[in-house]
Amino acid sequence: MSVVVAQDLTMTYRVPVRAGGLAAALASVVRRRYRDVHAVRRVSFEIAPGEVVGFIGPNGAGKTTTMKLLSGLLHPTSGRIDVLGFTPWQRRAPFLKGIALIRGSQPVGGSQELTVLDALDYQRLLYDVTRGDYQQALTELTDLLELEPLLERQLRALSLGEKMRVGLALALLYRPRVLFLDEPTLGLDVSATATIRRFLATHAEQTGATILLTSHYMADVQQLCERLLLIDHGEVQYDGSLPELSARLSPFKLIRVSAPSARRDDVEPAGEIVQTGNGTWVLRVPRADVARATAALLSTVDVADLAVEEPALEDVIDRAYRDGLA
Ligand SMILES: Nc1ncnc2c1ncn2[C@@H]1O[C@H](COP(=O)(O)OP(=O)(O)OP(=O)(O)O)[C@@H](O)[C@H]1O
Repeated sequence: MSVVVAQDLTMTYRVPVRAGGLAAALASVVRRRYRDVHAVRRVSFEIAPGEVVGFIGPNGAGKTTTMKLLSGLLHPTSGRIDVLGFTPWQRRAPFLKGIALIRGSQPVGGSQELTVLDALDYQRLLYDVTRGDYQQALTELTDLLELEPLLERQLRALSLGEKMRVGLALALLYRPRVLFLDEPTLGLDVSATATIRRFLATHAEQTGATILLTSHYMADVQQLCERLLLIDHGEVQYDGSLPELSARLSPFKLIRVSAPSARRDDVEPAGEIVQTGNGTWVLRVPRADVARATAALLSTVDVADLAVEEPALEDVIDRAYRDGLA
């Protein structure tokens, strides 16, 4: 039984077209012209309870639009959506209590004059959380998100990383079962990013929440998601695991060999040298050839260490965005 179902989901925005210049501006007042932007086209997928799915694609691919459709902020042009048994755009109370949309670009909405504690208390009232559940959730979230020093501070005075932590606490206070996370690490420094990733991994594991996550940082996806949905030009291009995508897009693996006494001529026959220095060599080898190349290296050079690696995910995804998956 899936908790999220999108079937032939389509969203077309109608945008006014205006030519430059005063005459054209005046003419457009009398006779408006429009054009269609096909943001999402016949997108279909299902997500099972407890799955953590990475939703990736280049700028303008349709990720945010899909997230807004799934969380009921937009009404689709056509197609069917079912989240926790509800039709999102109807925005029924039990649906709203079952999901959260968290956007890295806008982690905390509402009045920025409130203190963090006041905002959390206000959220308790909005979502009708009992005092007992509130106290328990607050204690857990304060601990996991290190909120203690922030509780008495005003929202407007928080840094971006602090806002994201508070945004997560506000969203999770009512314990939604489905999370739509749109760029949760956007603009954060290395340590804030690591905190958010750690928190999300722990949260998913402890609560079994279902998560759909967009990010332009492949490390987010790599560390958190077992399954990837790749969307481009509004259409799903790939739905599957990361290693499968890697294998499909990159027919090579990398062999990293540490052999301080070896010379270039000893190593070169095993594969194409793509990096060298400090007695370490990185060779690019066709996948089917890895066993042969490894055996050849071990028999011909004095190997101190050897590792077979997948190519960097960033490179694989960049290729998928540029050249497609055909
Ligand atoms: N309110 C809107 N009105 C008109 N067109 C829109 C609107 N919102 C998005 N679009 C267009 O729809 C397409 C998909 O945009 P969307 O924001 O869903 O992409 P995205 O994958 O989230 O991109 P990014 O990674 O840059 O955030 C783009 O061409 C965008 O310009």
